[in-house]
Amino acid sequence: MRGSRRYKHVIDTPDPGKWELAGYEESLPISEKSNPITRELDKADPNTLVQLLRDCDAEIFQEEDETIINYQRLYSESILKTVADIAKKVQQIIESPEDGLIVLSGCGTSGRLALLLANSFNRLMRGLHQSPCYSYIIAGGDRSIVTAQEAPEDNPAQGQEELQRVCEGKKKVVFIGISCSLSAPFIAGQLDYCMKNLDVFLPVLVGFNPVSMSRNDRIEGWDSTFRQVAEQMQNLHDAQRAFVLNPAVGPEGLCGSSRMKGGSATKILLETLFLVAHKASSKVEVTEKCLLEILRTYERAHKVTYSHSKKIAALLKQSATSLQKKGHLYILGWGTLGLVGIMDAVECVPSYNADWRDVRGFINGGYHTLENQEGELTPPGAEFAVSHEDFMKSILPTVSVMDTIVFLFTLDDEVEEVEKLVELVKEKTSNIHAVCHATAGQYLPNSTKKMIPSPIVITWPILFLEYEGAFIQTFQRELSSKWILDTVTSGAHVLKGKIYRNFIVDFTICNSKHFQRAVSVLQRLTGHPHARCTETLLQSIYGEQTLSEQIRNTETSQHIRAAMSRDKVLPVAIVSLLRNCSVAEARTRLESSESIRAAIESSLNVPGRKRVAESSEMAGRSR
Ligand SMILES: O=P(O)(O)OC[C@@]1(O)O[C@H](CO)[C@@H](O)[C@@H]1O
Repeated sequence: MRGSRRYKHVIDTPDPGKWELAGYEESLPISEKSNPITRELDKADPNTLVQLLRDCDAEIFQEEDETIINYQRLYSESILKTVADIAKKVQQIIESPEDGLIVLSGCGTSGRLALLLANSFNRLMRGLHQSPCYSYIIAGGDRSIVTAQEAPEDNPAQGQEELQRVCEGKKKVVFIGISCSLSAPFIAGQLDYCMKNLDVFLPVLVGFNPVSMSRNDRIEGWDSTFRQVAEQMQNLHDAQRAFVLNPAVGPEGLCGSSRMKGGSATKILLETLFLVAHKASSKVEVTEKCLLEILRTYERAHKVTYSHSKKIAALLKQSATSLQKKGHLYILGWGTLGLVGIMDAVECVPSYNADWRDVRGFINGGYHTLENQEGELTPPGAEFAVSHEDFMKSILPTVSVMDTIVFLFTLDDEVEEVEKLVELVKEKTSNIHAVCHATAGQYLPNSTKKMIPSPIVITWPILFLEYEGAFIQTFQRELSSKWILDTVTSGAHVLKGKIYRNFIVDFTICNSKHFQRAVSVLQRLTGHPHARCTETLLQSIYGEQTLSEQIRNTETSQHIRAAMSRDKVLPVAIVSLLRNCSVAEARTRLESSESIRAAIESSLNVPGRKRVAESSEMAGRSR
């Protein structure tokens, strides 16, 4: 199917991007390319920021263009067919759940989405008096749901152990390994295990790069690369012994930040797949039309969400002001929207090297509402306190005029509860915002309107659908909230000066993907070759200008451990390379600069500096 012939778009998708042309940042996978749409993101005001990120999100729905590189997209015939084929396998498990299981697994946001989706579809099954048969795995275990734990992503053996534990005693398992960037060793290990046990497992790889662009570097302590595993999977695809589901959705608005479009596309694809599998089990034939109908509702959600762009921009601006003044952004969510808030908050830590206290999410009912396998997490620590009660006990007394609070709920939730909390928070700060989802005919009570000056009220049309279909409304609201929060937290960090053009220039180097990305950003911003960039990155990590042989010969995992105990590793390396100065001098310059972006900008403008390095097309070529 070529959508443009048979499919009419709900939203305006941008013209096919320059990133699709042969040769554009050739050596980089789509998920790591810099998106031409957001090239000047760092100079944008809040309204423009929202528009640019909106356009990037719209690329999820863009169709395959035969005139340029033939990437398969969400609406491509091959993708729709793969979704339908996998749905049939899922259907078999749903119909005889006794010995079967559907396992979703991922790292970071992908793992949190695995939890969200597994819970949604178990709920759907319980409502039909069927035995729930979905389970999730998140790298690092349940503590990774509410805190950033990026290191376990590098461990394929741990992935396999977890998979064996979850699937013990099961005779048929559909395993869905999510790695948006087709890179996580944790997932590679699990897929490899499945392929060695095909009598029990049907492995599915979900991500948003072509297999030929999946990660191909050595995995420490293991004998295959991610690409070798992905290629093996692809070889089994035609015989339906394994599946690779990997439409291109375009580069992220912020380079490499796969929590954004990657996460949203994961949600869209897998919810569609499971919904049709459940429909099929109630004897509704899975047709292309039925898949398209569901996908179209997500496209509509994009349009509806971004029709509130002005108010989203106001929330973004307020959040940025809070973060700039060393205040906080607190997101108080109800039901699954609480998890969406936590998901967004937690990712600020590795993505922008934020302090874990800067942006935090809270959910009514805490772990009970999260429905995670391990329940209340122990030992309890401030980072693991996620309920509204926790917020009232430990955060509310410290809330000040510097902080911004966002309430995230639907009009089906207990609005009086929301009002009670708003009342308490109002005594501390007037920076109160709300994202509220309503169904046509429902209105925000006047009492709430009086308390929250400019709420984002998103009204969704009534959907007259059968039981499974009714879940679509919840899925739309979750995605819509995710889009808003992704835009707000990303935009706020742009305004905080953590981004240069569309490169995040201060992220935590906490796993091998981040280490490689740091080297790649250095190459792209400074134009220096791979070896020199790696050397400077190591100088910055160890704080030494002269690197010992021992350091040079150490495994990357050791460098990552060292990097995690140092601040501003990447910015120091960037400034050092741009100014050709020592890492110590670069650090001093950064410390006296108003923001990281400002320090980079002034280093680029040093008289006599060649500007050739700034061409993004040079990216990664010098390896
Ligand atoms: O393996 P994936 O799905 O590509 O991403 C894994 C990850 O490292 O990247 C994301 C952010 O870029 C995080 O949410 C997550 O921890």
